[in-house]
Amino acid sequence: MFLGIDCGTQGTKALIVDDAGRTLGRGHAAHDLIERANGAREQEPSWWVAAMAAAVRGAIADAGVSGRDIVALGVSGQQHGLVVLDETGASIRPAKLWNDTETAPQNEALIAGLGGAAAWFDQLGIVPRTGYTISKLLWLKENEPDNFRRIRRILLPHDYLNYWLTGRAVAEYGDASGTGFFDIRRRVWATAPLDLIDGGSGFLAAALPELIAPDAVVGSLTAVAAEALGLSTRCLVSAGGGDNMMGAIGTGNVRAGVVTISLGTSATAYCYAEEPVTDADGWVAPFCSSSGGWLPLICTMNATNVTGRMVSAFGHDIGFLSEALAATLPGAGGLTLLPFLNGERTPDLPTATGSLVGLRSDNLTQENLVRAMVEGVSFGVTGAMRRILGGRDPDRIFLVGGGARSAPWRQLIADASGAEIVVPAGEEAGCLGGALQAMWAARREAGTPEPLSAIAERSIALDADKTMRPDPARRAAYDDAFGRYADALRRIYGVRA
Ligand SMILES: Nc1ncnc2c1ncn2[C@@H]1O[C@H](COP(=O)(O)OP(=O)(O)O)[C@@H](O)[C@H]1O
Ligand SMILES: O=C(CO)[C@@H](O)[C@H](O)COP(=O)(O)O
Repeated sequence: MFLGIDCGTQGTKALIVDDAGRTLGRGHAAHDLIERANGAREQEPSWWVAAMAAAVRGAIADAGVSGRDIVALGVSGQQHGLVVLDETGASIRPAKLWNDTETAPQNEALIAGLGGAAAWFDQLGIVPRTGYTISKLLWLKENEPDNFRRIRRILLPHDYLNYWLTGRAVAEYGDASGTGFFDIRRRVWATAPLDLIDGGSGFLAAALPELIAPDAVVGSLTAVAAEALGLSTRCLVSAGGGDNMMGAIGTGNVRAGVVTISLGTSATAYCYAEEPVTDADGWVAPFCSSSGGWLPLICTMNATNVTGRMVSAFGHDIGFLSEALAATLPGAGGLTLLPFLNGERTPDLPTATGSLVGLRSDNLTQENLVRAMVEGVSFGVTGAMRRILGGRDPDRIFLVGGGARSAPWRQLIADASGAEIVVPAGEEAGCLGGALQAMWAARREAGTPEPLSAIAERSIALDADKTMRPDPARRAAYDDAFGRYADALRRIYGVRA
C-alpha cells in the first residue's frame, strides 16, 4: 500500500491506495488561516503537521488496514510558502503563503533590482509574481530583521513536511521552480535574486536545501513521525512536490496532451511540456514538473476561497452553490463579477479588489450573485487556459479540487470551455499523485524500476458518473458572459483577458 498526503490551503487530505492505485481509504483535517486586511495570509507549519497526522490516521481507520503495511508515502503541498527554520530546526515564524499579497512592493523592488522582467527571464527563465517565495524573504528582512538574522534553513511547505517526517532537508525541482531563486531551464538554485537581499554575503544561499530528483527517496520516517502518523519507520518518503505538480501526476498529466484544471483555494490550469515554456506577458508560470519535464501553469488566487465565502455570507452551506447554479441561467441575469477579493496573481493585480457590474432590480438574487462569482472564478482560468496550449482549445479536461465535487460547476466548465470534463476516481488528485510518485521511487529503490507514465496509466481510473459533455446550446450564452467579463476587466483594470 502507498500513501499520498496533500497539504492544501484549507486543509490536509490523505489517501491510501493499493498497488493498482485503487482507493482504500481517505482522511481530512482542516487548517486555520491568519488573514489580515493588508493582504497577509499565513499559517503555522505546526498546524500542517497536526493536520497531516490527523488526516493520515483518519485514512488508515477508513481503509481498515494497518499503517505498518504502508510501503512509501509522497507529500504534495501548497506551493510558494516560506518556511524559515533557526539553528535548532524550529520554525521562526508563521509561513507566509502563496496567496499573501502583503509582499507586492518587495516583489516589484526585486524585479527592478535584477534589471527588470527581461533580465529575470534571461537569467532564471521566470519572472516572479507576488506570492512567489522570493519577495517573502525581502519582506522578512525589512519588517522582522531579528527573525531574518535567525534564518538557517529555507523550505517550501511540502519540503518542511518531508523534513519533519525524515529529518532531512531537501527540495525537488517542481516546487523549487516556484520560488524565484531557481533557474527553471537548468534546474539549479539561482542565487542572484538572493544576493539582492543579503548583499551577496551568501547568507541565504547557505540556507538552501540540497536538490534531489523527482524519483529519489528522501529517507524513511523518524520514530517520532512514525508514531504520530501510525506508520512504520520502514515507510519511505519520496521527493513529493507542489500540489499542482502532484495533481499532474495524479491525473496522468506526465505526457503532452493532457490538461488539468484544479478548483481548490486557487484555480489552476496546467499541462506537461517536454521543454520550458515561455510567455512574454508573464501570465503563464513556466514551472518544472515533479515528474521530469516542465509544467506551464496558470494560477488565479481567488477560487473556492471566494465562492465558499459568498455562500456562507448568505447563511448557507456549500451545497447552495450547486443549487444556485441549477436555479439560474448562464450569464447570471446580466451580472458580471471580477472575483479579486484577495488581490490577483493572474492577471497581475496584487492589490485589486472584487467588482460587481450590471446589477439591476430584476437580477438581484442570492442565486445570481453566487452564479456570477462562480462564473468570474471559472472565466479567470478557462479564459487564460489557451495560453498554456499554444492558443488551442482542449477537447478534454481533468477537473480536480474541491470545486469539482459540484456537478453544475463541472457542467459550467464543460459548457464554457467546449471540452469534455472528466474526474479521476478517488477525487484527491494531489494525494494520488503523491502516492504514485511514492510507488515510482519505491520501485526504483527496490531495483525494479518502472516508468512513472506506466504507473500512472495503469493506476488512474475515471469516475464515469462525473463526466460532463459540453452542451453547444449553452456555449453562446457563456461566450457572451465571458465577453462582459473581459470588458469589465479592461474597463476597470485596463487588462486584456
Ligand atoms: N460540493 C461542492 N460544491 C462546491 N464547492 C465545494 C464542494 N465541496 C467542496 N467545495 C469547495 O472546495 C473547497 C476545498 O477545496 P480544496 O481543493 O480541498 O482546497 P485546498 O486544496 O486549497 O485546501 C471547500 O472549502 C469548498 O469551498
Ligand atoms: O500558488 C499556487 C500555484 O502556483 C497555488 O495553486 C497553490 O499551490 C495553492 O493551491 P491550493 O491550495 O489551491 O491547492
